Parts: sequence; structure tokens; C-alpha cells
Amino acid sequence: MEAAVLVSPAAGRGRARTVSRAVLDTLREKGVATRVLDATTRPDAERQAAEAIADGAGAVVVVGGDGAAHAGLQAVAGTAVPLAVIPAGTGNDLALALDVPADPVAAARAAAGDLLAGRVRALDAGRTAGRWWATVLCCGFDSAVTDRANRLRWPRGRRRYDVAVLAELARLRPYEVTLSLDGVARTLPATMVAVGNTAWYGGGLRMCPGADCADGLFDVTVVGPVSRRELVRTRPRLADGTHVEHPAVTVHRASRVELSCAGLSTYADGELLAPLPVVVDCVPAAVRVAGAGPRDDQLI
Ligand SMILES: Nc1ncnc2c1ncn2[C@@H]1O[C@H](COP(=O)(O)OP(=O)(O)OP(=O)(O)O)[C@@H](O)[C@H]1O
Repeated sequence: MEAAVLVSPAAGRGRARTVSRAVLDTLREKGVATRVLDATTRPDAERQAAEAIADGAGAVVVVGGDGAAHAGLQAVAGTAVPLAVIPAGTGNDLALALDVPADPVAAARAAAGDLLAGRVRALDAGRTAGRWWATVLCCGFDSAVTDRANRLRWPRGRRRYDVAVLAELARLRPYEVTLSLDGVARTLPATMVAVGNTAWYGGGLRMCPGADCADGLFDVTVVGPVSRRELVRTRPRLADGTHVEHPAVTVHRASRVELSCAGLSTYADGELLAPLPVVVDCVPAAVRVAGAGPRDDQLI
């Protein structure tokens, strides 16, 4: 078994690079041969992973956060080649949803055990504008914040997001969104719409708490019109998913979601995906995952 290994150099502010040595040692000690890819950009990572598969690699192992998993996903989705996610980013929402051990070495041990035993878990994946994604696709307030943060030249780092949040809060108004769920369309005022294949996004926020990544359906959380005060007060409830009890929030299930609204973009797995309008399809069991829980054989 040879695995192509993608290390996301910037993930977790360099943590992925730091832990990659121990991860590689663990994979090799367990008997997984490794082919380390030296991609420096995400498109490069996607291309190199696809080439490695075409060249016979039997698995793709990503070391990093959700952006790294997103890159690996483009190469493996729709194939029989398994993906293993070693959490080393800032958010790691896919690893959380898959019950991957939080410690990178433990995650590598679990991945190696599954790869060598041929044990995989099937994961549904979202397909939008020719891209695959695994966690949550969102548009509305959060995507506007990210768009604004990306446009800002100053300040840098986390504070850029704080400035963008304040600016978007100042101009908060519901978007006029046309949302179609399995062919049934409605136009409604929404602060944001989140389409969840898995529950978490944004680094541990349980946006779509009931999402099951193996049921062939998305959980769609729609946040209707809310005041600034309500938005700020309700946001902490994202940590445990109880925001869905707020009267302005509705939750739906569908396998095909169509979204349109002028001026909004969509993000999925934390990465910019496409401007609206988009069609979002849930592709059942599109990905095979190694190293995911629940497992009772932690010591393999
Ligand atoms: N193999 C790679 N090589 C270069 N760049 C990558 C690679 N994988 C991902 N990236 C890019 O690097 C950025 C950061 O990586 P990543 O998302 O993995 O870490 P993070 O942001 O720390 O974690 P998280 O997304 O879970 O919060 C991403 O936006 C992604 O586009």
C-alpha cells in the first residue's frame, strides 16, 4: 500500500508542517509506503494528488485543515481510492465530523490500520459548480464577512475577520434568496443559508446539527431576518447547535439544493467555491474514508 501524502504548508499556522514528520514516521512504521507531494498551492495539490492516483497511489492522506481535505477530496471523490484526514489545521471540521482522533499521530495510526486492513467508511459529498466538498456550504452573512475580510489589506490575521464582522453587522439586512429544495422553490428573506453534509463549520460551529454524512441528504439551515442584537446573542449557541431552536431559524432536508441571490458567493470547507446562482447536489457515498471513527480497535 502506497499513500500519496499532501501536507498543507500554511495549515494551523505551520502546525501541519511541524507534525508531518511524526505522521510520516507513524505511517511508515505501520507499513504504509508514502509518496510525499510537494505542492505549494491548492490547485497544485489537487493536480499532484490526481496524478499520484493515476500513477497507482492507493490512498491520499492529507495533513492539515479543511482546506487540505478539500484539496484531497477533488482527487479521490467518485473513485475507490480512500482519503485519510490527519487534523492539523485551525478548524478541522471534517475530522471532527468523522470522529478522527484529534492527535495527528493517533490519527495517522488509525488511518494506517484502516488502509492496511482495507477498512473504509463511506461519506456523502457535495458537488457544486464542478467542485466536491465535504462539510458545509454557506452563503449570506458569513460569506459576505469572508469576502470582505479577503478584500481588506489591513489589519492582518484574525483581526481582519473581526473588522469584517463589524462592517457587515453595520449593514446587516436580509438577502432576498431563492431557495429550491428538491425542485420546490421559494423566495424568502434570509440572513444566511447553510447546506450541511456534516454538522460543523468555521472551526467547531455546529451549524447543521442534525446533518448525517451517510444519509444521502443535506441538512439545510436557513436563518431568516434577525436584528444585529439577536444575531450577536444567538451566535454562541452555534457551539452546541441550539441556535436551530431560535424562531427565525428553520431546518430542511434535501438532496438537491438550488440557491440564487445577486451579489453573494458561496464558501464550502472554508474555501471560496462559486458566485450564486448554484446547484448543490448530494452525491451518496462519493468518498471512502480511512481512519474515521467510531472504532474499537484504537491500538492496531
Ligand atoms: N497541499 C496544499 N498545498 C498548498 N496549499 C494548500 C494545500 N492544501 C490546502 N492549501 C491551502 O492552504 C490554506 C490553509 O490550509 P488549511 O485549510 O488546510 O488549514 P487551516 O486554514 O489552518 O485549517 P481550517 O481550514 O481547518 O481552519 C487553504 O485555504 C488551502 O486553500
